[in-house]
Amino acid sequence: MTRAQLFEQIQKKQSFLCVGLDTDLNKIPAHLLDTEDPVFEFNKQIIDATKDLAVAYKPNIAFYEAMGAEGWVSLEKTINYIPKEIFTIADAKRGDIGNTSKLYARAFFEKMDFDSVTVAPYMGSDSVKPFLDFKEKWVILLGVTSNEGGKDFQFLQADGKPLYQHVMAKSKEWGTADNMMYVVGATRPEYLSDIRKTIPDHFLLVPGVGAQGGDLQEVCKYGMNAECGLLINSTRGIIYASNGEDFAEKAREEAKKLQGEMATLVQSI
Ligand SMILES: O=c1ccn([C@@H]2O[C@H](COP(=O)(O)O)[C@@H](O)[C@H]2O)c(=O)[nH]1
Repeated sequence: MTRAQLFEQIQKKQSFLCVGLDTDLNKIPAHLLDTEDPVFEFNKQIIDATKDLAVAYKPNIAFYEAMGAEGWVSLEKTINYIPKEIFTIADAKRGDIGNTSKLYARAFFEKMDFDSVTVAPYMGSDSVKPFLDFKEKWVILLGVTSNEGGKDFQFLQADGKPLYQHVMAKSKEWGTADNMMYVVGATRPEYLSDIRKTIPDHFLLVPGVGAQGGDLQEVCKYGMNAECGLLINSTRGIIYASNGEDFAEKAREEAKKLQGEMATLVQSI
């Protein structure tokens, strides 16, 4: 998917919501456990209930890998079920020496037709570039993460700048704002002004709204750009809003609340 197509979806749906699909057999409603593929059945109903409100879906690959071969089947069915105009993110946090990264990229971009994959920047340019060789596919590089431990390394000062700034300034040379995005946690909105000085045009994938307590308005105040520039993710706050038979309906209600706030923000661009 191109950046123009993504922005078109944002304008059409008045939304920059990314729904996380971290589907856990221990958390999904009991009545689904008797179905042939409970994970896919859950995802299918969540997608049906939110696809007019979301511009992106983000399965976290850990939840599928942990189930072994069965999990990969559920993931593949899920990715094939998501309407093609909706941006898809394999939240896999991959990256390795070049020839290995190339195979990670093939797994997510060719075997499964994801639009993007999250990549850890720690191994540097040759670990990231193989993902950038795929046309109309995206790398989403970890920038400032939402977790507490993110500060162990990401804010260490070197040459008068925090490490995450070095990562962004250097890595943006490897691709363009048409094939790279960055993860910036909603729990750290205070860094967004500085981040926008380094990467004014790139889209940011922002997890941490909802269960982690991040604030949508704060993120948008400092993080939006002329093409919106944000994909705001909420996972548990939406998909586990209820674990009863009404789970899809409740998920829709939560997604609708966020989309309603986003509509006002999109109109202000
Ligand atoms: O910095 C990061 C990077 C990735 N994540 C992932 O996003 C979702 C957040 O889920 P919630 O339930 O909305 O908290 C999850 O898959 C994380 O692994 C992140 O939270 N922070």
